[in-house]
Order: sequence, then structure tokens, then C-alpha cells
Amino acid sequence: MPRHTMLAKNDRDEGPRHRHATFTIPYVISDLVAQPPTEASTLTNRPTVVLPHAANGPLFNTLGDYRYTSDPTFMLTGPPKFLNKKPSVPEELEKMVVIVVRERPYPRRRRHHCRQSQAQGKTPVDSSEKLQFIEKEHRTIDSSLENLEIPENEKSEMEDERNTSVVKKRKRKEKGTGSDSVEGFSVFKSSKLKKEAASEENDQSVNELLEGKKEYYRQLERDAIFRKEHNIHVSGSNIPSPLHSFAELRSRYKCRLYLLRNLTELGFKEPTPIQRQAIPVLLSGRECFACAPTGSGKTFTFVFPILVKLKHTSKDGVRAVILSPTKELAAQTTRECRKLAKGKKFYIRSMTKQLAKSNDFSKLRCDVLISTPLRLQFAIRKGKLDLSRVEFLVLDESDKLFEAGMLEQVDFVVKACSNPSILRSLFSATLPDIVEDRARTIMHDAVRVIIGRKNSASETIKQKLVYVGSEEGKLLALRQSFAESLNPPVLLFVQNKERAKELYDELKLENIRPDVIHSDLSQIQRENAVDNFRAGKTWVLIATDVVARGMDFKGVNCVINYDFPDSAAAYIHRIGRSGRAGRSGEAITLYTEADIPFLRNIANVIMSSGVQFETSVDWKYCASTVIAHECSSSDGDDNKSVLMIPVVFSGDLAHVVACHVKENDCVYVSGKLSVDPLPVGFMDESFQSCFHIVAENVNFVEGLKRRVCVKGSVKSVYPKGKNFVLDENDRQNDGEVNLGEGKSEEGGVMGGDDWRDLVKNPKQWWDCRKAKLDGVVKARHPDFKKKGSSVSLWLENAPSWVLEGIEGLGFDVYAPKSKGVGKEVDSWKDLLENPDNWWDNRARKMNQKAPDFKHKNTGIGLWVDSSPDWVFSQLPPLREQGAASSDK
Ligand SMILES: Nc1ncnc2c1ncn2[C@@H]1O[C@H](COP(=O)(O)OP(=O)(O)OP(=O)(O)O)[C@@H](O)[C@H]1O
Repeated sequence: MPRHTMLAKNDRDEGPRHRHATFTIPYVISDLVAQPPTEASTLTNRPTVVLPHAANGPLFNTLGDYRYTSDPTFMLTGPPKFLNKKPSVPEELEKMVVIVVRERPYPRRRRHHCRQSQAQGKTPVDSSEKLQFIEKEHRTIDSSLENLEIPENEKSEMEDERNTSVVKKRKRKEKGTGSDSVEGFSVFKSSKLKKEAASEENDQSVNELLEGKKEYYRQLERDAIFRKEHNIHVSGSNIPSPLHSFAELRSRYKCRLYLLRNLTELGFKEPTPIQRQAIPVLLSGRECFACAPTGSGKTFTFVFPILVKLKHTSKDGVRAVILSPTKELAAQTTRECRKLAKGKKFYIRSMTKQLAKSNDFSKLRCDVLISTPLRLQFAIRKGKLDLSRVEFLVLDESDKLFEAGMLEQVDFVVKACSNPSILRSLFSATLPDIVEDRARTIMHDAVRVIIGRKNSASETIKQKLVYVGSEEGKLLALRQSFAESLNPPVLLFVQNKERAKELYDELKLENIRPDVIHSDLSQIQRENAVDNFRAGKTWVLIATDVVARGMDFKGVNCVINYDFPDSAAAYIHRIGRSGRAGRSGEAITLYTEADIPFLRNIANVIMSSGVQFETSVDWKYCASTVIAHECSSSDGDDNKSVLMIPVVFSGDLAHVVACHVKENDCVYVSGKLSVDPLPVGFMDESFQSCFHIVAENVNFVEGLKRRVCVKGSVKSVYPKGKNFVLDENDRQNDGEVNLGEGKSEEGGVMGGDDWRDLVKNPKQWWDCRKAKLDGVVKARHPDFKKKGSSVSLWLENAPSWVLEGIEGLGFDVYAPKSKGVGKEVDSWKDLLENPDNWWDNRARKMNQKAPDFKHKNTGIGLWVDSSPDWVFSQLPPLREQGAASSDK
């Protein structure tokens, strides 16, 4: 059997129907390691299936995430066919299956990165390049050493001296004993002695030089070790050593005492990792883009060097500009800046509307100006603000500032800051490649500082995803959560101002002291909302993303994403309002069925932050409700991450799975994803691409079984907007919930009547499954058709009780006369019997509409997507791109 062949081999299989199957997966893990878990005992090789799938979906987007994510070993893809057409998989039929993914032996990302870097000429790939690279590095270090330590004139002198000394030494050696002094020729002897003394001096200075060089390398090593300890990653040339303590700011940079005093007053005992590295970079006069987790002290990182460098106030106009995406953040940064500058007369201003409209900055003292880009642009355009003397420009939350809505304004401000010796720096907790690329176009010799994993959430936040099925489920879940425990302050994020107002109306009468903040409120109202929340007067603040970035509400215990965040970056920033400055926090993200296609982004973030990740109790009701992160102990390799993600099976495989996979079974899926490398430049999130996913094996991993207990009384919310109320009788002894038929609030049973009729009166129905399987009818054809009526049923929509009772019923088998489809069947048969007569285009299809196989003589095209199911199991192996080209 070819490696990729799909065949559900199962001893419990009862009919040909089970021989093969396809499934729809909302999340597919690509490039799975071919190796199954090592302990064979943990695996029971139950149905082995190969699941070819031509996936359509926002997969390009996923690749984007893949490139952004710092975790090289995992990638979620999908959902195939999911976005274009909602699957009609009934809830009862969906099975919870956990996919276990092993770490790849050689991370693809690293290879990809290598390729990318190779293309950019950055990193060595083969040995000769490597050599060149090392030489180049040495040259850089040498030159930096020279630049750093020895002035040019001294350097050439030393070089001359070293050369003479070497020549002399050689001559002396050649002369051998002849160079010994002769008694009586004291006059020559003295001159000779002088020369020797001079040569010794030269030797000594050369030694000193070498020693200096050695010490420099030793320092580089020490820095590297220190950076590693603090998870600091840097790139750039000649990077200053990181700070070991705040005291070094005085010894190394002659920082004023008042600043150190203020640090102590603020309670800052030692620098955070971003401060350790980025402050020396900025103080050394280098430009910098920095990415560090939320709440890790970035504000102080950029404010401190500004105050050190400005030294004192001046009448020369604005000397430092800090751009923030929101007014709230600008106001907060102004406050922080003033706190740090306490005791020194600096004019630190936040650009208010009033200031932007009416003030002439030439008459107004201002050293540091903090503003949103729009207000700054407005003031510049009015001709009342000159930024040509600005020495420092900081783009805080830079990725937000580089977004479409603000980019133009930021560009305008950047141009207005025309001082050629300006120092620019970018800070954010999320720094996509595209922002870095853009930043490089305006920055000179910038140092890149990344703390931990790029674009990952803070490690101190406990994250939880809760499936709530539908919109109504959100409110239910929220009220239930508040009823169980409310641990204020709680930040509740919603999608937009309308949603914020609605939710506030729902909750305002409840005993949770709610308040709301959104952009429709006046500035005063917004400030009050923030202040009341800070002061503890408000317990639950309902907010739009206006406070998602940068806001430092100390001690927020919980962030609830009531509406699913737009992107991984939005998620990171929202949940980053808790767990700040090393404190612990909690983040709960509610999601409905409509959000499922976007879960993978969040899963990536959770995986890469490596934090405790809780599952929702709802995960039993429906597949796709849980993405869990835990360590495998099944193969004794505890350190390896295991990503558990849910899978929704549909179509025939759903039936196979329904028969053979029990709920909460864990399966190991291995397989391959064939995907062309991402074309450079296509980073647009909306771009969609196609993947061909071939999962080779689905094995059961018994060692990973786990049960979920439902605590307390649960009102579960069923997907697709139907609320199912579970009474105590539905609960099993171990606390799990037995869905049974699923009683809806309306008292009906989902899809009940026709299915009941099918089971009760099978003779009144055609069983079309065999015809489908044989390819005599199309794959979309219903599985059952009521005789003499238009009522059709698809197994994938069947409630679970139907699946259990359907076997052995005496249906009449549907056998239509084959029409056009029959011809297609013949073509497939011909392909399988005479593969040499067909071009195989699967591996290198440029246009996804092009056929997968084309007959060499007749030109007949065949598409794997619409092939009869039995074809999959016998298709010739998919050839590698290179091999495929020999076909044509
Ligand atoms: N060295 C330090 N020691 C202790 N606390 C610190 C230190 N530096 C900053 N903080 C505190 O940490 C908190 C978070 O700092 P800050 O707001 O600068 O985080 P941030 O990295 O900018 O977060 P975000 O990405 O959300 O904007 C603040 O309350 C600040 O006072």
C-alpha cells in the first residue's frame, strides 16, 4: 500500500462503507512528525486512515502567524472548507478527538528562516559562506574594538611598532649569538640596550593590545551569558553590554542622582530585562526597536534615556516626542514621565485637544511632548509646532501606529522631526516582521532587542478559553462566572462601542459596579472611567480596545474577552492588562462557534507563551471547544510540548469515528502537509491559499486519556444558538454530562422527525451510501432519500442516537443508472490502472482550479476533490515538486 494511501483498516469495520473516509478538520496541524510515539504500548492502531484534503481557508494568514510566531515547531492551519461553507456537522455527531503533535526533529521554521536569511544574504548556509560570515564577524569585532578602544593615530603607531618589533625579532634570531654584546664597545652597547629597551616596550604594548582584545572577547562572552539568563535576544552590531543593576547607570552613563532617587521612590529595585538592554542601547546613542511582553516596563525604558540625555530644560523648543496610539496611553505616559523627572525642572506635556488647537508652541516651553499622531499632525499643520529640533522620537505601541489608520499621520510626524541626528526608537509587545521591515527604512544601524519570545503573551497570565456556543451563551457564561466568583478589578473587552453600550445596559443594574469606556464618551468621561477603575470604585470595566494597549491598571485580576479578539496581537495586548510587572493574572476568552476558525491564532499565542492553560468544562459537548497545552508523559519525554486540539469529523469518517472513537479518546495523527513556501512579500492577512493535507495515521493514544469533571450545576449552551438545559439526571456519576438526545428549550429534538421516521420506517427510504461510495452519485448526494418525496438526509447531520441504531436496518439500496458520473468513474479507474497515461499535477498546481490529473492523450481532467471516495485509497503517491516536473 503506498505510504499516503487512505484506508480505514478496522477489524470492527462492518461494511465497505467504512473502508475509506474523509473528514473536515477545523484545525489541522501541518507537517506532523512521521514518527509515532515511541511506546508502542500506548497506541492501539485502530482505524488507520489517510485524509487527503485540499484546504481552502485563511491559511496564508496562518503562514503569516507561523512566520511571526517564535515557536518554530508548531503550526496550526485550517480551517479547510470551513470558512467558505459552514459544515453541516450536527453537534451530536461531532466527536472530541485530541490530536497530539510531537515536536519536529528539525524545526521547519529554522530552515525557513535560514532560507530567508540566505536570500537576504545574512546568515551563512554552507561552510564557505559560514567561513566568510565568521571572518566578517571577526572583522566587525576587530573594527569595533579598534573604534572603541584605540584612537586612529595611536593605532597606526602601534601597528608600525609591532611591525618593526617583529622584523627586529626575526633579525635577532637570524644573527643568533652574533647579536650578543661585545665587551669594550660600551658606546654601541648602550645604544643597543636602548633599542632593546624600546623593542621590549613595543612588545609590551602589543601584548597589552592583545590582552585588551582578549578582554573584549571575554566581555562579549559574559554579555552573551547574561543575556541568555535574562532571555534577552539582540541583533545589530557593537551592542552595548546589558545593565546588571541600576547603579551602573551612574558609573557607566553618569546618570544624575535625582533620577536614581526617583527610581528608588518608585520602588524599582532592579531593571527588567528590556530595561537592562534597551536603556544602554539608547544611552549609547543607538536607535532601537524593542519587543518585550506586556507589563515589562517598556515605558520607563524609553523615558529614562530621554531624561538622562536632555540633561536640563531648554528654550529651544520640543526636544523629545513620544507617540502613543490612544489619548489614554498618552496621558498615562505623561504621568509616568513626570514621576521619573520629579525634582528636575522639565516641561513635559501631553498634547490635549485644547493645546493642539490654540497654543503656539514657539511661545510655550516644552521639552518632552507626548501625543497621539493625529493631534500632532493637526498642530504641525496649523504651523504652531516645529519639530525640527527633536532629538528623540519614540513610537510606543509601534505596530499599532503602523496600522493603516495611523500610518499616514505617523509618517507625517516622522518627516516633521527633521533633525538629522535624531534618535528613533520603536517599542511594543508585538512586533510583526512587516513593522520591523518598515522601521528599518527609517532607522540607522538600529539595535533589535527582543525579550523572550517575540509576539508572545506574558508568562504570568493564566489563560483560559471557554466555549459558549452562541451570543446568548456569552451572557449566560458571564453571569455564571460572576455568580461563582467575582474577583475585581475585572476588565471586560468587547468588539466595538455599540457592543460596549449594549453590554453595559445589560449589566448596569447588577451588583458588580460596572462602568464602560469607549470612544463615544467625552474626554472627561473617559478619564473618569479610567480613574474610577484605578481607584477601585468600578469593579467591572466594560471596554473597547481603546484601553487594550499600554494601559497600566495595577492589579487587574482578570481580563475577560467577551468578544473574541481580532488578531493574536489584539489578544496579547488585551490580556496583558493583567499580570503586569511580574504579578499574576488571569485571562478568559469566550468564544462561539463563529469564532472557531480564528482560534488557531490564539492557540499559537498560548503555546508560545508556555503558560498554564485551562480547558473549559464545555469541551465535552462539541469538538473544537478545547485547545490544551500539557506535557506528554506517555513517551517519557516530559519536556516536549504536546498541543491538544479538537477535530470535527464529518462525512463518512464522521461515521467511522462515531463507531470507533469514544468521546475524550486521544488520537495521534501523523501526516504531511504539502505546501509551497510562502512567497516573499505576501503578508496580507486577507490572502488565502490552498494546502493539500495528507494525514497518514490516526492512532489512539491511551496514555493521554483524561476526563473532565463538571463542577456545580451547569447550564450548558449548545452550539448553533440552541440552548440545552441539562438537568441533574443528565449527569453521570463521575460528573460528566450525558447529552442524550439533547433536549432543547423549545422541547424539540434537533432534526428529530425525519431521522425518527428513517429509523422507524427504513423501507420508505433509499439508502444512497453505497452509490456515493462507488462514485455513481456525487459526493454531495444525500445519504438517505425518502421515497417519493424530496426529503433528504445526510449522515453528517445525524444525531448520535441515529448512528447507533442505524446499522442493520433494512433500507433499499439506491442504485441509479450512471450518467455522466459513470464516465468520470471510468476515468478514475483508468488513472489507477494506467497512471503513466496521466499527467500528475497535484504537487505543482499554480492555479487551484486546474485539474489534479490530466490524460496525456484525451486531455480529460480529474479533480481529487470531487473524486469518488474509493479513489483516495489507491491514488499514486504525491511526488515531490522536483520529481513531479519530470512528468510533463
Ligand atoms: N524595574 C522595575 N521594577 C518594578 N516595577 C517596574 C519596573 N519597571 C517598570 N515597572 C512597573 O511595571 C508596570 C508596567 O510597566 P509599563 O507600563 O511600562 O509596561 P509596558 O511594558 O509598557 O506594558 P505594555 O506593553 O502593556 O504597554 C508599571 O506599573 C511600572 O511602574
